[in-house]
Amino acid sequence: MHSIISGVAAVLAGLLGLYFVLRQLLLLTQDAREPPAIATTIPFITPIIGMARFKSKYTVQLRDKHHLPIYTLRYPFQRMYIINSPTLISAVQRQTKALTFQAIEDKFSILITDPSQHAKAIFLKETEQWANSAPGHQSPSHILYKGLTPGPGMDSMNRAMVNRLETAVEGLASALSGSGAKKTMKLFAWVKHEITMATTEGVYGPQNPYRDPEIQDAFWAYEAGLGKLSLGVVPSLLAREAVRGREKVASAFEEYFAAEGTSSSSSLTKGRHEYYAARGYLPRDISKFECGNGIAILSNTVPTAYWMLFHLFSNPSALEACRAEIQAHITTTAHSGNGAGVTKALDISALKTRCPLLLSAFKEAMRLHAIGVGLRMVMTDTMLSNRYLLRKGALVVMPAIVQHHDANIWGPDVSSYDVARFTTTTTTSSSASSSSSSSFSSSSPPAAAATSQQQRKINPVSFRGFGGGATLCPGRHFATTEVLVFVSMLMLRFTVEAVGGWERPSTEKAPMSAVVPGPDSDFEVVIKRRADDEGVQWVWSLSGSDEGIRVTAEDMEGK
Ligand code: HEM
Repeated sequence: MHSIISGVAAVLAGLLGLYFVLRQLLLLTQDAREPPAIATTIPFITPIIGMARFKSKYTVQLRDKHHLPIYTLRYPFQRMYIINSPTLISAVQRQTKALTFQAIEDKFSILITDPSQHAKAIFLKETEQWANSAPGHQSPSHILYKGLTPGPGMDSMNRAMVNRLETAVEGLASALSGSGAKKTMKLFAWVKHEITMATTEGVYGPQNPYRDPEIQDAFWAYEAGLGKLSLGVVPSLLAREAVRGREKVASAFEEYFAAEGTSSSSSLTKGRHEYYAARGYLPRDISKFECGNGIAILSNTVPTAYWMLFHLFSNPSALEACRAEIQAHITTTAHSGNGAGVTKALDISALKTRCPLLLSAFKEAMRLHAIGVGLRMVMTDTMLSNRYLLRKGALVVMPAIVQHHDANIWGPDVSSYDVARFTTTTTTSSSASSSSSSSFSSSSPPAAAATSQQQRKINPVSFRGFGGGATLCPGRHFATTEVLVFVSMLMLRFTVEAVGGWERPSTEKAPMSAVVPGPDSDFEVVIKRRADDEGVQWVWSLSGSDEGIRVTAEDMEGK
């Protein structure tokens, strides 16, 4: 008995000693000019437990507990600066060389695409050259995606994407002709298939490898294993399905490039292929990178389309208001004689620029569901806003969930879907001093901070659906057009009812790396054609889309 007690006492004394050593280590290595270190109850361990237990919600909890504009989380051998203040986010976004995403992106890309040593060497040389180039020089990822800038290239990519959506919706309408016709299907699975097809038709053209259902399945198996792949620990064992999926998709792309699929593809795919070929990458590596590109083009577009549909079809008044707004832009022509009926024509440009409620419905779905963490690596010791020391090697984290779920920004109804939210808010300049770090306001109760919807001024940086700064999503115009067109086609032509009622699925199973987590489970819906759609011929045109859609702070400021 005595020996047990002294054994326990020795263990406790050891733990206490370890605690004091770790605490001293933390205090001695934390510069007073750095953002304050929090969650230090068990030094270096508490943040690991917090993130593992609460995932992305952990940063919301820490914001509400400590009310800091920026703070440090200390992990073993890694420090993270988490930013709550929109003004400090703007300051980070201005530091494109000292605080960069490229280094993180390269590591992640290598882990998930597994290129050859030859490719890795070129890859890292490109990044190094960019890091040493003059400010304003485009990063490799920007050059790779320049085909996404609004203009003629994007227009034809949009057209191919819209054609495919039209074919899918027309097929559904024909199958649902006649009174009482209905179709029951799983909502998420269906959205996933249609958005995968429309996106990849736009990006890859008529030789699109994703036309093969096996390639679609292989890609989604790969995507589901990204978390395991990014650990880099024996992926052939721990992420077997993902590796198998990647190899299959890469082989399909090898055939695609060999058959000159780029001769009829989007300028995005042509440009990417030319970029890689000019730098001496091998065909297998280029094909693996193209598989990885599926993550950028599909992983967030699918859940975003799903959530917008979910919120509109589960909310009859929001649905009716959006439908009415679109209907005001439709031209109806009646026919007589044999082909009696009507033609309805809609210029898709109207959806992008003249339907503020529809755009608000889209952004509100993203506000509620996008939780991506904007990441930067600190390349050199940097003073942020002349106030906070950010140390070389640390990570800067700007969690969208913190901005999107702050009642002080959006008001007390922050957790609800308000279809008109983005029509009734005005925006301040993205670097407005009214929300400077010193006046960061998460300590004031929501009711006090909230003004009426009409008066609330939002710093546009607080909408993080597409990230911001140097890593602002270059695919946002394409993705926004696609989701708006898809949802509009469905709203105008069908009714959708959830079997068993509209109950919002949880998203707990999504990995922390998800920008827009999809639902944990799928459910069935019943689709019927609207009575006023019988006999209607639809014409979807796309005129003058040179102009992008004003979705993010940068779009509003014309950057
Ligand atoms: C609704 C759909 C989409 C959402 C929510 C979304 C979201 C985002 C976000 C949040 C980022 C910033 C990541 C960061 O800063 O850490 C990003 C980056 C990026 N997105 Fe998207 N995206 C979508 C669709 C697309 C599409 C369709 C494409 C391509 C056709 C695309 C291509 C990219 C690329 C290449 C980057 C990296 C930019 C860089 O590193 O400089 N995205 N996206």
